[in-house]
Amino acid sequence: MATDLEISRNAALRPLTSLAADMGIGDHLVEPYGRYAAKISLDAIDELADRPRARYVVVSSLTPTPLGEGKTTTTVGLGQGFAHLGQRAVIAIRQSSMGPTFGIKGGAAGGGYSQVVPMESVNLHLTGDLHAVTSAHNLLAAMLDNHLHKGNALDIDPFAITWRRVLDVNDRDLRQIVTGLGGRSDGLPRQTGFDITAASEVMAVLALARSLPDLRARLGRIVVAYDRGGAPVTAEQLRAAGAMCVQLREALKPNLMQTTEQTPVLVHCGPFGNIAHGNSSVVADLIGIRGGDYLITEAGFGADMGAERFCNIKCRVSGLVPDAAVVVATVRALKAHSGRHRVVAGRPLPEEMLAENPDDVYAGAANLRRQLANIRAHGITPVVAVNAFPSDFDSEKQAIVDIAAEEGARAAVSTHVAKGGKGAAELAEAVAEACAEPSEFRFLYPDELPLAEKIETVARRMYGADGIELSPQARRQLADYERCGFGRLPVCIAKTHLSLSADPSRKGAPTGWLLPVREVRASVGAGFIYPICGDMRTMPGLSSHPAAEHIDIDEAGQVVGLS
Ligand SMILES: Nc1ncnc2c1ncn2[C@@H]1O[C@H](COP(=O)(O)OP(=O)(O)O)[C@@H](O)[C@H]1O
Ligand SMILES: O=COP(=O)(O)O
Ligand SMILES: [Mg+2]
Repeated sequence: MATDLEISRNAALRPLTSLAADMGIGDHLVEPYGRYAAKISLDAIDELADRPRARYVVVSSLTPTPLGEGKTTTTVGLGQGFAHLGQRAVIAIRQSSMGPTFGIKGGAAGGGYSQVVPMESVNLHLTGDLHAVTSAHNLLAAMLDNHLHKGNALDIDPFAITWRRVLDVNDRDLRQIVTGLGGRSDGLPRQTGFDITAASEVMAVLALARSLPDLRARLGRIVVAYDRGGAPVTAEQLRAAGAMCVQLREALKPNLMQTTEQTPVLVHCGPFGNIAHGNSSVVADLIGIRGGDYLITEAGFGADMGAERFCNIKCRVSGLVPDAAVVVATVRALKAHSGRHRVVAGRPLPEEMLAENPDDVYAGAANLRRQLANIRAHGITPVVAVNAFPSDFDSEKQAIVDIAAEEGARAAVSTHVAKGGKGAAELAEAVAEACAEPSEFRFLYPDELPLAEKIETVARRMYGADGIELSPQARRQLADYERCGFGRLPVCIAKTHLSLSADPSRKGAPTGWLLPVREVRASVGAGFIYPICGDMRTMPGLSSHPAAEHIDIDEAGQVVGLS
C-alpha cells in the first residue's frame, strides 16, 4: 500500500466553501487559510442553530499500546463510511502536537485511505493555533515573573507559583529549570519548568470555551499562584487575560478540512487524553452538530481517559450528549493485554505476536470488557470497531467479535485504512443502529460531591481501583481548593494511558490496587481540578531514535518521512 504521505498527496480535494455549504455554512463564515484549511466564524453556531441536530458519536478505545489502536483512523473511516451509505457526516478531531509528530508516535491525521488531508498541515502548523496557545501561555508566565520583579504588589508567595511555561516539543531537559539567573536586572531566580503545549491549561480553556466572551472570562479565572495568605492569584489580577484573549481570538475558530474522500472535518485544539482533557473543542461540536446527519468526534486514549473526560467535562460544558460510542479494539492490543506479549514504541511487533493466535486475543478480553463497562456507566450504547491490520488473522478478529457478543455489544470488522469509507460501511450501519436505541446519558458524579470523592469515584468506577491514596501534599491541596470555592469542579485525572491502573506495565484489568495521587493542580480557567497520579510527566522526552531523524525534504522540496 502507498504511504500515508503518498495517499494524502494524491487525494482529490474539494473547495472548502463547497464542503462548508454542504454543512449549511455560508461563504461569509468561511475564512480560508490557503487552499486546504479554513477558519469557521463562531457566528456559525447561531446561524446553524435551527438546523436538525446530528446524531453524536464519540470514538474511544480499549487501553492502547504505545502505538495507538486506531481511534483517529476509525473516526475518519467511520465518517467516510456514513458518506458511503449516503449519510452526511462531519468529523471532529484534534490537531496533532509536534511533540509526538517528531517524537515517538508520529502524527494524528489518521492513516491509509482514512486520513485528514493534507496530512502535513494537520501534523505541522495548520493555522497556528498551537503556537497561539504557546504565546498566550508564556505571556502570562512572563507577566507573572515581571510582577515579582517589579515589587510583587499582590504579595505572591514565590514558593506557591503553579504556572509554568510551555513549548510544543518533547524536551525532557526543560522539565525542571531555574529562571532569573544573571544579575539584579535579570529577574528573580526561581525553579520552574516547561510543559508541552498540549498540556497547557490555555489549551483546555480554548477547547472548553463556548464563545469569545466565555474564552475571555475563563482566561481571567486561570490561577497562576497563591499569595502569602493562601488566596489564589489569577491572570485577571495580573492584567494578562485581555492580551491573552487577543492572541487567541483567531485560534478559537475551528479549522475546516477534509478527508481522503472529501468528508468534512473540523480540526481544533490539541491532543493528549492523559495529561490533558483529550478532546476536540466544544465550539467545533456546536457547529458540527448542525452540519449533517452524524457528528463523529474522537476522545483520546482509552475509555477510562478521553471518553471519561468527554462525558464528565466536555459534555458538562457543551450541553450535548452522545447517542452512541465506538470502542476501537485491535488484535495487537488484546494480545498485549493477555500479558503474554509486549509492544514497545519505536520497535516492530515481536515475531511471536504476529503468529495466528486467537487464544491470546481472547486472553486479553478483560480490558475490553472493562472499557465497554466504562462507556455503559455513562448510559451510552457502545459498538466495538475491530480495526483490522494487514497482519491480523480472521480467527483473531472473530475472537474480538465473540468478546463483544458476550458483552451484548454490536461489533464490526472495519478495513477503513485499507479501503476507506467502503471498509467502514458495516461499522457505520452498526453505529446507526446503536444511535437509534434510546439512551439515558448520565454523568459519573454530581457537581456537589467533594473533590476527593470525585477522584475516588472515577478511580473505582473507571479504573477498577480499590480506592485512592492521597499524598500529604495532595490532601492539603484538595483542602485548599475546597476552601477557595473550587469544590464543584469536575476532575481531570492525569495518569498513564497504557494501563487502567497508574502502573503502565499492568495490562488487562488490574485489581487490588489504590490510585496514588501525588499532587493536585487547579485548572480553574478550564474548569476542572487536575490530580496527577503516579509517575506522570507533563513534558515528554524524545526516544533514542525519534521520528524527526527520518523526516526531511526531498529534491523536489516535498516533505518525506512524516507519518
Ligand atoms: N488498520 C490499520 N492498519 C494499519 N495501520 C493502522 C491501522 N489503524 C491505525 N494504524 C496506524 O497506527 C497508528 C495509530 O493510529 P491512530 O488512528 O492515530 O490511533 P489513535 O488515535 O488511537 O492513537 C497510525 O500510524 C496509524 O496510521
Ligand atoms: O490524546 C490522545 O489521543 P490518541 O489516543 O488519539 O493518541
Ligand atoms: Mg488519535
